[in-house]
Amino acid sequence: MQRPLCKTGCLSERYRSFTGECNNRQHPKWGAANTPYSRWLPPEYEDIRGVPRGWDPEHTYYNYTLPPVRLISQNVLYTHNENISLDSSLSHLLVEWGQWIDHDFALTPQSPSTAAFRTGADCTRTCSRDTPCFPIQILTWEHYLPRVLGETPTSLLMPPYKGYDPEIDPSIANVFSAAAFRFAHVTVQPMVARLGPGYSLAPQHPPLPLHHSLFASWRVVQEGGIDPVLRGLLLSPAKLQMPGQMMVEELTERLFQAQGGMPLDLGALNLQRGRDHGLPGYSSWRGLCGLSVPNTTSDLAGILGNPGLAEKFLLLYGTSQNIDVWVGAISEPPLPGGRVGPLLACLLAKQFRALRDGDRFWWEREAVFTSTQRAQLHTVSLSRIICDNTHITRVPSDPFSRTVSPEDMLACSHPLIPHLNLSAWKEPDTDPSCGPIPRLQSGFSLLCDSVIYYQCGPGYQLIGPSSVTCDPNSYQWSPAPPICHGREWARGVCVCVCVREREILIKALQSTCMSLVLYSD
Ligand code: HEM
Repeated sequence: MQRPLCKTGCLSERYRSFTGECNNRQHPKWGAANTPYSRWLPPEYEDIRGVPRGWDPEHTYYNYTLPPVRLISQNVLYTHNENISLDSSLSHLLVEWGQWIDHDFALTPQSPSTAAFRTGADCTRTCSRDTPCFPIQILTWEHYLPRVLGETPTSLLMPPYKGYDPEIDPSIANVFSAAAFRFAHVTVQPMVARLGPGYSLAPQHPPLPLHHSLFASWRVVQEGGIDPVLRGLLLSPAKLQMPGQMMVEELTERLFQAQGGMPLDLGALNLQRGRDHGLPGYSSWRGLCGLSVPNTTSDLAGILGNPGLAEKFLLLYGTSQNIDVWVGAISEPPLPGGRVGPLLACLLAKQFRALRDGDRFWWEREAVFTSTQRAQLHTVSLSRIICDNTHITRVPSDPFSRTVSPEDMLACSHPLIPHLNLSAWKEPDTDPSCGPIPRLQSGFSLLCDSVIYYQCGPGYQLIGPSSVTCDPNSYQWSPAPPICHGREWARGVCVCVCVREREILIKALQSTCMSLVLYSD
């Protein structure tokens, strides 16, 4: 794999790259997109070419053959849609938050397109100056994880931040994406609640069976926008993972059924995906985490707190060594205050800690934000983000906690839903030596050390240098700052708009305009 050349200078110290490359300067590919998953244990395949375990139904492991994944799903996971218990303290928004961040971490993009979704800008050139995704980091590490792992395990497994450690590889591990972070599949509700203003049931968009919602983004467009779905997530509880109530039949029997073709089984897919990735069995992962390794049925029954389930596993697999890690891990009873057992807590915390400590742009790192900025960032809440980006006017003070009644929602103007005060990010208007900072109309400028960087808005072209520096001898910005100019098309005629009027440039624009007129014909 080619080693990328990492830029130096102020911008590369301040902003992460679009691909994640060069986050770690010594290992520029660590944690970058389109790189292989890391392994915390050596892979176990059926042969040296990487055939998945269980491919040959006669092949034995520890003297037992592996059961077909669908059989495990039917025997261990299957849960009637109606036979579910509701989480008394967590909302379904927490579940969806997990899926959303997962697809940021694990869904390695394969698209050949490098165009930005909204602006169509070429991201290999322009999107690289992305600010660190600080609200996502805070919401995930401070609001989401303690609820999943439990407060005490979080403080033990994820001690307070000590600073960036360039020796830590933040790459996503196979076991995280192919097993551990899929834990929440067993907390997904079978119905998608959609609620109208006031959190009331809206007859025009009733609750949907989950399989009718998948790949049905047309419903968002034609059935009331995203607000009814968000209200549903805010007011619905998560499904509780209980013995005998694992994965709802919407996911094991009807996944993607509405798209035509054969319905899929998400439980079976998860199990098979683990085998595809050569993940060793349940016991090996317990060993990695320093947890007891079950040798007998009663050991396993003790760990799972469920003799019936332990017996079922041993009937299927013969030995706990062979239990596929995903199904073994989700079967452990949750730690106090959390929603996952000891093995998942270990694996999830190991990954999230690496993502935090191995990130040069982690929001708490001294060089990334000022203390005033960090204090402001701490006020960010998902409720505020929902208020600012939807037409929803009442939200819970804590959107990951279960809200029982719409009366418990607060108005978006409530002081408990504070606004993010961006004044802490305001750049100075003047430079001590060169005076006022020259700004762009229809464009952006950014001051980094003593250099101003310029970029034009979509549809505008930069005329002049892309950066200027304060010359310490002449006390002038050097070279002369640029301008942005845009073109508008009207009735087949090109009209050039000069944003800052400078004669020479207007002439230059006029000549560009002539060629554009010809082009339009
Ligand atoms: C509506 C609910 C959900 C559906 C329908 C769904 C469906 C799926 C499907 C079809 C896959 C690919 C399976 C495969 O072929 O291996 C997948 C992967 C995955 N899911 Fe879910 N999921 C849901 C919710 C969640 C949640 C709540 C989480 C976590 C909190 C999650 C975490 C993951 C992860 C980590 C992967 C692996 C992604 C990758 O490696 O690229 N999912 N999910």
